[in-house]
Amino acid sequence: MQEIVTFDNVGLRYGTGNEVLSDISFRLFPGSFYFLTGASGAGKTSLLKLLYLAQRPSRGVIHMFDTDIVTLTRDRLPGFRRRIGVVFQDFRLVPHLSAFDNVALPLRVAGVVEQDLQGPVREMLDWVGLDDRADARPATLSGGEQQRVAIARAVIARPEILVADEPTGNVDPDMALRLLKLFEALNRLGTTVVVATHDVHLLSQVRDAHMMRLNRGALSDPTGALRNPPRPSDRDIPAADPGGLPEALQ
Ligand SMILES: Nc1ncnc2c1ncn2[C@@H]1O[C@H](COP(=O)(O)OP(=O)(O)OP(=O)(O)O)[C@@H](O)[C@H]1O
Repeated sequence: MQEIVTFDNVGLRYGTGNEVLSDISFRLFPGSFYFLTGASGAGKTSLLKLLYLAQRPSRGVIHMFDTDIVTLTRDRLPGFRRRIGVVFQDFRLVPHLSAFDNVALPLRVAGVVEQDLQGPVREMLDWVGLDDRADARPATLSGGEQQRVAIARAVIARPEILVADEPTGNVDPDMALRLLKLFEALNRLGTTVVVATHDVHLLSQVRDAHMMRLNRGALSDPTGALRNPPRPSDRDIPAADPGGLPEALQ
């Protein structure tokens, strides 16, 4: 199976500080689901930043979509970023746009015409329990509501890679499971999903998810999935009942 992301001996330091990530090597395979765990300060957000191309490594080689990311010219970055959905730890919603318009953003960027995006956006907002908050600006939403808008925005255009940083940190356990279902639905459609989380309960909820663990900037691979890529048959999960999922993810 051809990997979608490859890290070889990657290191990251901020400015002139010590390396916060050292000798990071792994492969991510299309359509696989990864959890990234580790103590606070271990480097999870930093690793995700490399994955969603917000940081360049200080050393090492990163390939993504068959391209050497380290030498990618700036003008090609936006095109690559559009293929990656991101749920930021601090949400990063566009403050002057409504919840509806934040969720619609990736579809508009992809050129979907207005009449075609109304239905999917409404349905996605409904699914994350925000149908009655579609017109609200982010500043008037709670932390958990903003997080749900951020997740709806990240998944709606079916990115090739989804990167989510503590995506259930602000919601109750029932909503966390519901949001995880969105990630699984997207994953079943072929998206490679990487979720950083402290929530040990979540880890047991996704069958065939692989663990990446960071300890003070070094990566370990408790399930062995990074060394021994999952075979296609490992992903031979009976299709979950798509009923109830937003149509954009069926
Ligand atoms: N912009 C920055 N400049 C300098 N140091 C940074 C920067 N961002 C993170 N660090 C440092 O890098 C290390 C890893 O931080 P990172 O945010 O990646 O950890 P984390 O595992 O995501 O933590 P948490 O679970 O608390 O979010 C920490 O020591 C942190 O202080």
